[in-house]
Amino acid sequence: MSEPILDIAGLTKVYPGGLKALDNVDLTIRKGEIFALLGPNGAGKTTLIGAVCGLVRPSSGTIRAFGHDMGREWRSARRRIGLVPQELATDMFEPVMRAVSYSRGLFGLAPDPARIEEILRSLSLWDKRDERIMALSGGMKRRVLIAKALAHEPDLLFLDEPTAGVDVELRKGMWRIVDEMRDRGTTIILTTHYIEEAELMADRVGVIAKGRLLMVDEKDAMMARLGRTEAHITLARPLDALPPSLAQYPVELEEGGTSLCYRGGDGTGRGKAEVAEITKALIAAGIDYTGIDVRESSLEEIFVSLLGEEERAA
Ligand SMILES: Nc1ncnc2c1ncn2[C@@H]1O[C@H](COP(=O)(O)OP(=O)(O)OP(=O)(O)O)[C@@H](O)[C@H]1O
Repeated sequence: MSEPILDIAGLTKVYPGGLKALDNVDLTIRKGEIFALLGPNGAGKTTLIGAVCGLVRPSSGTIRAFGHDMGREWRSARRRIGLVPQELATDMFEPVMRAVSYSRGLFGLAPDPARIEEILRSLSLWDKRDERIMALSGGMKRRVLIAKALAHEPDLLFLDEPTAGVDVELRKGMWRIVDEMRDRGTTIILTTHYIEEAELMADRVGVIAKGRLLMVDEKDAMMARLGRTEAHITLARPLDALPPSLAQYPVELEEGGTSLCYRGGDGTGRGKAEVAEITKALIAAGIDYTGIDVRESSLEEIFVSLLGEEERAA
């Protein structure tokens, strides 16, 4: 999992008109990983993908993919990259099989009907192979986009919001497909608004806002570093002050002394263990309680707080 297959350095994109969509982005992607790029609308995710796929010309910086400089040796690297865009742009009148076969041909690969069949079957599109794309449901159209991107057997696959606007069932189906691709060794970079998606699938997560990559980290490390535990212990009788035995914990009395609130931990389970110690200390101090509500913060809360910090710093 350590060999870099994509190396982006100092990547900046200023669109005509002056909008800086990417601001000095450095990012290295390792072989075989699933990398989730999280960011709000307009953060620069699609621009970043476009730059790597040769659709957007960078203003400055370098992109090396599979050891090739994308500025000078674009073609050699591009054939190893697949892109699933957000929208289906063309091919609406084409039957599924022909559109997918054509995508393979675009990259100069010899026809391989058996491989195309395998791809269509894995995406449950085989029965639809002779239907025109326009006649398919939205979710199936999206799967056709994936089939087209897989047709030339890429080693690096970009999924630009693969599950935007699809129902829960299809979203789960998409996650399965991504899992299968991972098992086959495909490196995947996905952009998403669904943080649950990143939490479920990604090995590493990057957070981008206003063209700047704010943070890149292993998902688990990010959650451990920024995650928090929040617990509310409902007391049987209100307290005026905290017992001294709780002074060492990050706790406060709230709601008129009827609720003891703990905010601490580090996303690794330490918070839960401390909450357990606190309940023992309460019992030892003769303080009765009637309920406990413990929650670990999600990647979503971490993401929102990161963006909030960025806003305040701006
Ligand atoms: N061709 C273009 N010309 C000028 N500005 C553009 C162009 N394409 C994108 N932008 C601007 O660049 C910024 C980044 O856009 P981009 O599409 O990369 O964001 P994104 O993170 O993919 O957003 P979303 O989540 O909404 O898809 C936005 O402010 C957008 O308006």
